[in-house]
Amino acid sequence: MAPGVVMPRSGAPPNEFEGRVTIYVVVCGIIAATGGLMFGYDIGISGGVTSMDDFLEKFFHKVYLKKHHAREDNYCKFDNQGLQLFTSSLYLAALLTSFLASKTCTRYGRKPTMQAASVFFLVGTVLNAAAVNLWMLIIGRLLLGVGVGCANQAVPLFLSEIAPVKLRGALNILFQLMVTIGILVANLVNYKASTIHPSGWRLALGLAGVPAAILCIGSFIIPETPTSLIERQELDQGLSVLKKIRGTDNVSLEYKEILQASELAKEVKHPFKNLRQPSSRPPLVIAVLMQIFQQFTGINAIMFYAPVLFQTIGFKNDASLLSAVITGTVNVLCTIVSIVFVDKAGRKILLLSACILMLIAQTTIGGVLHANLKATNNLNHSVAIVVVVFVCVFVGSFAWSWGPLGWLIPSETFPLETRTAGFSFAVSSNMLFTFIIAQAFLSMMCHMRASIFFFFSAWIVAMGLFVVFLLPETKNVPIDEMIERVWKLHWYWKRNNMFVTQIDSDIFFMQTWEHWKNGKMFEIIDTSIVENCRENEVLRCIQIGLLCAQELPDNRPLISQVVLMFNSPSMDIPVPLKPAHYASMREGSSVNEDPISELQPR
Ligand SMILES: OC[C@H]1O[C@](O)(CO)[C@@H](O)[C@@H]1O
Repeated sequence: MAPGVVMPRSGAPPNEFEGRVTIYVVVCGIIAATGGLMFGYDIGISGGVTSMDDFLEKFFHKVYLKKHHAREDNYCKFDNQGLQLFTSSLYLAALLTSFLASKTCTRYGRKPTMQAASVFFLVGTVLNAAAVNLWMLIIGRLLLGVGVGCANQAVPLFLSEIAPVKLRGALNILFQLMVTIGILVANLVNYKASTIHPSGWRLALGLAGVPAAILCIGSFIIPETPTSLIERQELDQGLSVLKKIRGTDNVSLEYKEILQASELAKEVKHPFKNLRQPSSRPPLVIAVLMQIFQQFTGINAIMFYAPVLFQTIGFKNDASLLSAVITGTVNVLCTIVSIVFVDKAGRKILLLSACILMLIAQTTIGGVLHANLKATNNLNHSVAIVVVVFVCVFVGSFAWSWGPLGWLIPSETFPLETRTAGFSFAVSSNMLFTFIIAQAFLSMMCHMRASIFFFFSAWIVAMGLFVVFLLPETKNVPIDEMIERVWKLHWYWKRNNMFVTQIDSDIFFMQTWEHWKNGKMFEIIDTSIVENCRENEVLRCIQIGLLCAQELPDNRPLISQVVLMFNSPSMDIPVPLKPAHYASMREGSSVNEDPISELQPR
């Protein structure tokens, strides 16, 4: 192989898998994406409900009194930990559940995890709609959170795995599109429910059952993903689903690729432990950073509390909800923009353009509020309109970028062996930071006042730098070829031998073994291994292969031990060797010694 030329593992040229975009794959994608509808409905509904008088009077009497106390500071009207806990408890439960859901995704599949999501969600909804005290409300929210944790783990993975490579971005974004539709529907429901007294809030919370019911029924129609089937040894079924979703019988290359990925994944007994290996670091760091950044744009300060925020700046109850409906509509429309462009323009350009616009929007909102909104005076009408317009600019640019790509990028950048475990970190980080914002925003607004928007602006600058320097482009890269085609080539992430992984060493040693068996002299077969390392350790690994193959009389068991050694997930790769081994092996005097036992994991 020419130096530096790295072939995908299946040997297939990138992007050349057979198959078209079938109606079946699109329908399955839409059904699965209703998991996003549940999530979105929840995000949108809590803001509206927590600003409804009937609800506040029943459960948060103090806030109700404060809200109607004319002299109360505008920025602090809604600052109440209990009220914030109502919103945020869901995310706490989702955070913890996502780790569990990662295991059910691997062991039982993506589909049953989605089914579990819908059941938890339905039970939570019933408790919420029937709540007679705060505890019923909170427990209901926790169960909704369990549902969201399962759905947010399973759905994006499902979408990325069934998608044909050229449409992976678009199909994955269906999830976020459903999130935004859920938010919009919730805003509309809030708008109507706020006029129904005294139980409009029950209707608002109870309607969350609709998307859960759709997902529950729909999940019986969709198949399990081929990847998950193959990973769980249901090879025939995996192959037949693959043929069905690709609309062709000619899927052998893609099948082989998934099979290889799952063979390697099988070696990994502890995917969470494996995430600690250097080769998992880049997708993990990026997955977590994407979530922190997504939430510190300040999006949920607006999504959860839009009606509250608009009331803060002086809109009446109805007008506030109406403004939330406007921003919700912008959110949906701009997510569609993302679906259209993500696989053409690529991920980075969407993220960067959004950073620029969001920065302008946040600083303008902060400036306008700072100059015009005093503690007890509302904004005058035209200034309030300016704020709404910039909120729309902010929400729109978020919607074509950090919103959808926050899910897409982590779902496509991990290798199969750590995909569900790695993705669960993305989901849980998203939930954690959503929780933090939900819990802290109203208090932050009370203390920081308009400066809170400058706080978010500073984060947006950091995000822009992250995109420019650290985020690789993953457009049109097959999902199981990220290591070779993305990480190994990135100026920063390729450093420190991070990608001399067990995959490399497996291939390397297998090739070496084949050559040896066929009586050929050893030669360096994959020069990319040598090229991608900067430290001597990798060369030392290659030397082991050489020594074993050439100098030991009974080389087979030793080679298999070496392969084993490289497969061991508990060991960092490359494995540090003691120089004494070289000598003893070279002299051929220690064939019966077990060199592996002397090797210590780093
Ligand atoms: O559309 C906005 C919504 O999208 C998310 O970022 C999820 O991807 C939510 O946290 C936010 O409320």
